Amino acid sequence: MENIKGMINEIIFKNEDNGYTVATLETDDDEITIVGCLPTLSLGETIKVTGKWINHKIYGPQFEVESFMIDTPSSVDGIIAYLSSGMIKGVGPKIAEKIVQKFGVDTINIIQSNPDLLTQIDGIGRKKAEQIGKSFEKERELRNLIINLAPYGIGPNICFRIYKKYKNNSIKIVTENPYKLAQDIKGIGFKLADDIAKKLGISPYSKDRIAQGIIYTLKQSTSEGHTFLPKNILVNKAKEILNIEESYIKDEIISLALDNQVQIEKENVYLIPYYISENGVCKKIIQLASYEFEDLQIDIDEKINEIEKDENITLAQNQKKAIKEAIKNGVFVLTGGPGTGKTTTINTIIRIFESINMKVVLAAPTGRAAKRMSETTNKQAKTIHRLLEMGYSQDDEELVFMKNEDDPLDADVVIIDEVSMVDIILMYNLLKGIKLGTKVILVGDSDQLPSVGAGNVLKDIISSNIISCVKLDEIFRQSKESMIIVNAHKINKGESVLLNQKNKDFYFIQRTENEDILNEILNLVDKRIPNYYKIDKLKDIQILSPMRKGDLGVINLNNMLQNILNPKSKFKNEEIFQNRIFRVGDKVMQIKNNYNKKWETCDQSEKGEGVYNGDIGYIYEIDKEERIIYVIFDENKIAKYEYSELDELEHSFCTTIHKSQGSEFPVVIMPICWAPPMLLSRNLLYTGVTRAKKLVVLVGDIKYLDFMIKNNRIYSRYSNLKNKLSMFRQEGLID
Ligand SMILES: Nc1ncnc2c1ncn2[C@@H]1O[C@H](COP(=O)(O)OP(=O)(O)OP(=O)(O)O)[C@@H](O)[C@H]1O
Repeated sequence: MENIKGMINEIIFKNEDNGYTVATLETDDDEITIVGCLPTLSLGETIKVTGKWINHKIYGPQFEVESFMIDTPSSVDGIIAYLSSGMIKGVGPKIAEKIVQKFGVDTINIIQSNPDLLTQIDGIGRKKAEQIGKSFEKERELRNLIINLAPYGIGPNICFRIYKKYKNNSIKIVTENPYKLAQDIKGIGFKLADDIAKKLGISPYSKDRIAQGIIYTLKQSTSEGHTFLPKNILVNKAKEILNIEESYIKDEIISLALDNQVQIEKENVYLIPYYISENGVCKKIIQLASYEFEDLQIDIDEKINEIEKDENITLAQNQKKAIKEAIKNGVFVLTGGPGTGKTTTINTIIRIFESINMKVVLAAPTGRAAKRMSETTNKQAKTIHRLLEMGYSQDDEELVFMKNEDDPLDADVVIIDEVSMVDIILMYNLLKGIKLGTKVILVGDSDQLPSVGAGNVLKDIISSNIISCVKLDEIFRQSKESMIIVNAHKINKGESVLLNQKNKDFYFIQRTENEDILNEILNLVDKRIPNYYKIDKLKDIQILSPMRKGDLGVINLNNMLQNILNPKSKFKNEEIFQNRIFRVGDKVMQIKNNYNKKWETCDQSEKGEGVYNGDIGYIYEIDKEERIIYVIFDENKIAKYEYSELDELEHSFCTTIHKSQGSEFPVVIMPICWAPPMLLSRNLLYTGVTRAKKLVVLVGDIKYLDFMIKNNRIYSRYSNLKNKLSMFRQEGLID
């Protein structure tokens, strides 16, 4: 293989479909013809090509390119990206742009050989010019990386991660095996790696490509909730994205299994962490449940009587049964719909355990659910992540939990709320942090949507029938007053709901056309509801939609609602990011867990870390100069978002029902209209309706409401926890 460097002088031919290009390259001492897959080339670009000379029958000697690297960027974007990446103190995007405007593609040469010239730019003194020059020398590899990867749409943030991982081998790895990035670097998925590979001319049959395509397919399926895929389904799905013959995929699955990257179990293919978690959860649950406790020496009936007297309440038979089971067993599940007395039962259980000095610890999967649990129990509840003392591995990429089998939680009883939201990986980590002899009580509503992450944990545990479980189904008097609760139960049973009863809290407004539904929703939020109920239209009303796209999907509703609830104003800064306008005052939602996002209270009296998927906040300030958006969460916690982090935020005047899980709002408004049948499901409607505390207003066509109530088809997930639990128990496969 030979390397040649030069500038593209002419593009003689380019096949837009496969990127095959014939071009002339002006080198230091010659002009040569190069051929190969070079889809991203532009005139004037300096590139380094690797390949070999061939002699074409008609055209004579040509250089056949195996791979290439852009030496200076096709546009000046790369230079701007590097200069404004924050690497050089005092140089932000504005100065970067000025430099590039002045020196164009010569910028790099000037910075390297004559940085003094930078002083011609307003805002750059001799010292800063020197600093820029020095930083160029010092971080040569990183700079090259940022500049070279910009044309592929890879920004400086990801380049930093690549550099951190591979150091001075970065460019070599990126060009030789971009698929490695998909495996090692957060933020680079298979598609992006495949794109880079294509541009570098890597064969579609490359082993790395097939392997990463299979892993990508499995990762996709875990994000759809599956813990594994049956092999034939995996092959078909991978074929769709890899576009190659099945036999290559089948062979590579075997290779991956031999290489310990996937696990094949009875024709089911797992990514290793999911396999370990599914088996781990199963084993630990059985161990915890089979633990033989010493007699607690309490008269439970007497304790219950005492509490009933104190609280002036008569617990239902099922509640009493739940209390006894929770006290007796190593693992216990309490489930039931809204208003069925789960909290009352849990509070009694806590009181009994604490009366005999047992240490009870509470947690829930999200910050909001933990906050609610603290309020209803009057006892501190943490997120599961905090409980397990989450931190980061040395390279900052992986989450690690300080509480684990080596240093388990110091607790006699661990109670977890909203378990329907806990996925298999989190459940495994939680159980690893619990020692044998600690009692585990899992509480949740198994009819709600399952966890966002993979697995069907709560449902599988309940339906395995091997763990003690009580389902509360009686709606108590106070709850019966609420049509929200009554209707939620009706929906759950597939019965028609009671609508529009006077002075109640559950309304349906019939509209058939999407446009009318939309207008009615806008009118309700803007005028009717705030005027009548005297509430804050921005904070207290939440619009929930089953879907993202379409007239009544989240994206369109957010645009419309932004115009009404937070219109453009010369007093409010705004910034456009990926076609969305972020404006001071906007209601926004964090859309992924960011455990180390720092926040500080307004008066700076308290600081902390962690903003979680589903947390809702408001844009407080936009600093255009520093390119930072400040968002205020929970009334007084302010978190800072660089513009490059804005993909973590979404407008949330309206959110999907999925994202609303674990939250509650005073008022919920939902459009009821045509959508793909998998989105018109009973448990989606049920989850949406049960988010409301004071008022539900459904707007749309009653026929779709009926359809949703009847549509009990739950889109099943591939999960083997239920079967494994039954099997492990029967076959006694515990060490
Ligand atoms: N045995 C009982 N007798 C009378 N009222 C009860 C009883 N148990 C609970 N309640 C009341 O019913 C209402 C709902 O109870 P609780 O909050 O415990 O239910 P929940 O299942 O936790 O509800 P949600 O899921 O909606 O939070 C409360 O007002 C509670 O005081």
